[in-house]
Amino acid sequence: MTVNTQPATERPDPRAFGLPVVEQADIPAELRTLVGRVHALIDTVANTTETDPAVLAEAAAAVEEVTDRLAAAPRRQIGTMVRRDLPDGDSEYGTITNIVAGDTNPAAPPLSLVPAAGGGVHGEVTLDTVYQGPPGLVHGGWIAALLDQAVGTASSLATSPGLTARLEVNYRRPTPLFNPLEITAEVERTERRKVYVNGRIRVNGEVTAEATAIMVRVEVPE
Ligand SMILES: CCCCC/C=C\C/C=C/C/C=C\C/C=C\CCCC(=O)SCCNC(=O)CCNC(=O)[C@H](O)C(C)(C)COP(=O)(O)OP(=O)(O)OC[C@H]1O[C@@H](n2cnc3c(N)ncnc32)[C@H](O)[C@@H]1OP(=O)(O)O
Repeated sequence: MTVNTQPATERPDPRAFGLPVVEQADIPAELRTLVGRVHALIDTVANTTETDPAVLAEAAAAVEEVTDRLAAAPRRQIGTMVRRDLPDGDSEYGTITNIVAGDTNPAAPPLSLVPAAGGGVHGEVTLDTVYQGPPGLVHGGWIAALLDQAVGTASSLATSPGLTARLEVNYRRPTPLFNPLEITAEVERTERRKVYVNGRIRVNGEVTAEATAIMVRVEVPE
């Protein structure tokens, strides 16, 4: 069983790395709605069979206009972190534009990883064709990305944040689009700054991919 050995208050504060922190609760609901609509736009553009040049040119101009309007506000600092409360009373930090689970990234799937009752973390996500590799299947690189995020989060919550030093993925069965993917990960053991973590993706209870990883915990600057 994974025990949360380091309470959030003892984990490094990203501000110690010079990174700004945004409270998840302070992200405007309208920004969340915008993120969802832009994801739907990506999916729609990727799949449209529209060929009328006038319709396509008009759509491109409309997107450009909205982009310019939003670009009038300053961009977030690279490395901006979001702090979120977890259901067990703990809290965690993540990069706000994280490609796998970032709150404000329209390219990220709607993945939320939370502590699991028996230890480790779990989450569920259903992927659309934005993440397609082989026909109807999730791209293998994305499967690795989901597992990387899961082992990283499990390691961070059980110890403290780290970088992935090693990630080995076994692809057991094809992982389908448009099916709920159950993602779990838990720490196996720690050795100094190394954290050995296992993770897996299940579809209808069957493991489609599994990972073993070594996370190396980052050291807080003096
Ligand atoms: C920058 C972070 C800011 C933190 C802000 C604060 C809070 C933020 C919290 C948020 C994060 C929470 C959750 C994140 C969830 C998911 C994120 C996904 C994770 C990623 O997407 S991450 C990107 C890909 N990742 C990299 O970009 C790493 C590139 N790499 C390096 O940056 C270095 O390579 C590093 C740091 C790995 C080690 O470098 P180093 O100099 O710090 O440490 P050193 O070399 O001394 O190794 C110490 C011990 O690890 C062993 N070791 C090292 N490498 C190994 C390997 N490959 N295989 C087996 N063992 C290895 C040594 O053998 C020694 O072991 P021993 O103790 O036995 O001697």
